[in-house]
Amino acid sequence: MAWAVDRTAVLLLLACQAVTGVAAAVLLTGTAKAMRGLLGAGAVPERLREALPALLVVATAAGLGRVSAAVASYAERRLTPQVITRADNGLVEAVCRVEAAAHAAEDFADRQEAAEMGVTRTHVMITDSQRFMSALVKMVTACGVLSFLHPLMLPLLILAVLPAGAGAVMTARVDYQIHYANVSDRNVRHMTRWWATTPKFADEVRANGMTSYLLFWYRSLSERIDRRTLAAAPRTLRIALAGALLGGVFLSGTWAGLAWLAVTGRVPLAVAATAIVAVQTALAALSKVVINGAAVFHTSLYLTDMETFLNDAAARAPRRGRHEITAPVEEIRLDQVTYRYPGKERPAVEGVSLTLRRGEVLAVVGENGSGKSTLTRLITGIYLADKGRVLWNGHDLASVDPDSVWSCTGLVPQIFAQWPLRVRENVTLGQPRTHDDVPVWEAVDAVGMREAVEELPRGLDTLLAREVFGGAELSGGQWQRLACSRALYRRPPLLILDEPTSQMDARGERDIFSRIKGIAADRITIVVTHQLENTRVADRIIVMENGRITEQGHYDELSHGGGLFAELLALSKDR
Ligand SMILES: Nc1ncnc2c1ncn2[C@@H]1O[C@H](COP(=O)(O)OP(=O)(O)OP(=O)(O)O)[C@@H](O)[C@H]1O
Repeated sequence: MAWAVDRTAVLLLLACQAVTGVAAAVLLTGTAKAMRGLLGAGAVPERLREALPALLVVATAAGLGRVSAAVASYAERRLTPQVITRADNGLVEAVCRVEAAAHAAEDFADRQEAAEMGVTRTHVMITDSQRFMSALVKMVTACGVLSFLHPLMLPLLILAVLPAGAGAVMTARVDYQIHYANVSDRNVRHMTRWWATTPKFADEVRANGMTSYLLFWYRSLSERIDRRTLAAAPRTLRIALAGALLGGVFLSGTWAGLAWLAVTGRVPLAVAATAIVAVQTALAALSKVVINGAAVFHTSLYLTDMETFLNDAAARAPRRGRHEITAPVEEIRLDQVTYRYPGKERPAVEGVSLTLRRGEVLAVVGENGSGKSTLTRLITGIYLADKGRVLWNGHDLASVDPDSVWSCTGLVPQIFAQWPLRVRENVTLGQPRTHDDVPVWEAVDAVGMREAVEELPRGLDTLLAREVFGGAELSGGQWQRLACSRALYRRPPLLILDEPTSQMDARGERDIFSRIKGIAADRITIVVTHQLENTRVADRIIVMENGRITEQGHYDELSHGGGLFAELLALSKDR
């Protein structure tokens, strides 16, 4: 990722590591030379003079090491934000681009949460790998010098830090296991937090006495997460203690070995003095290699989750074909369409065949859960049919570029977004930016919102993001009108309104339906509604039961047909 975002910074970083390594090697050999001079025979000023060139080399190497460390830190700072942004954008884009059906797949949300951790950890990865690399370079040079001084020193030193290294890797594994075991609970806790604290549902939460319940769950989830984390503490303590004990024994062995070499005259005193510096340097570098290596390993576990998720998301991205749908859409035909949600036993839509032609208004009615909204998702290609085909102008949606389909649709879903944007963007979102307000006002007029918008402090420029940035707030019905105006503004060849007037007053409802009728000639219009009186505007009504179409016809036919429609109509009049 780093190579892809900023090659110069990566090369700079690598060059700095090389310079640091060379500087460390020069520093140690220079120290060895200086020691020989300083600890040799003769008067002190003489010895100093003799050691001076080596000391100057040591000072220059130290300076060079510092400068290259500073430049490396600059390169790291340049890389980090870019890599984080790339990882973060990659994840958001991957989630936005998958087939909508992927979200219904088991585990998807948990794996997404795990991948989020990978993004958060990306910045640590760069710092840790930078530190790991520089420690490694220093260690290699120090160890090289050390084994040059005496071959026995290096194996002893490695033994001294090995237990700590193994311990750090084992601890990283334990941490990751705990993290993974907590993924689901963290996800639910995150959602509970949002539901409990968002002002959007504050009325419902407070007036229905849900606060204590939500807080109880939030606390319980936190406690469960903590319990798992705390349960791992004794394990990590045992690992740390065993590491420290073994490391301590081997380290004592190293120092004892060095003392023995010096006392028995196997190495001269000057070399022993250099060896002390080299051991200290190598030990510090080795510890850093171990600590940062374990950190890199730890982070790589999370990054692997991220990578696995991104690969999975890429595999779930739509691969439908290149054919593009263009307006006008003369006909949409469903041929024996069946769709079952993952994990469900029964299909939500089963064996539906239907032909819609330009200029037609179709009303879809049926009891809750009968498959109406799922049918609209299949018609718009948000979901692809498991069996059967949905054909737009004769082209199967399974082989059509979905963006071209969605450029021809306008959808008001049952649960619509209240965008924290200006009124204007709430109408035009999804369409090219415009400075022409005439069509925006037309869409606002079409849903009877002109007066309400004109009364807002800044008209179309009023920000509707009270919770975040301030601005105005609309009523539920006004938001719904705005959602309708958004779909109408698109002037789509296929207009779908899923219970578009459920929050509107009678005038709003009448305005919308007369508008739908008024613009119906140019498009295919589908209205899903429980207000059966509204289906009078439709050229055809289909009644859905258990995912199937069980009746169809005009309002007058169905209201006297003795079927489910007539029954529901009678019930609504009987209320
Ligand atoms: N995202 C989903 N994941 C799993 N099952 C779903 C999903 N959405 C809907 N279903 C199921 O599919 C069936 C049909 O749901 P759908 O939303 O299409 O019904 P509907 O007729 O629009 O209902 P309503 O009148 O309540 O809006 C239901 O059994 C529902 O539980």
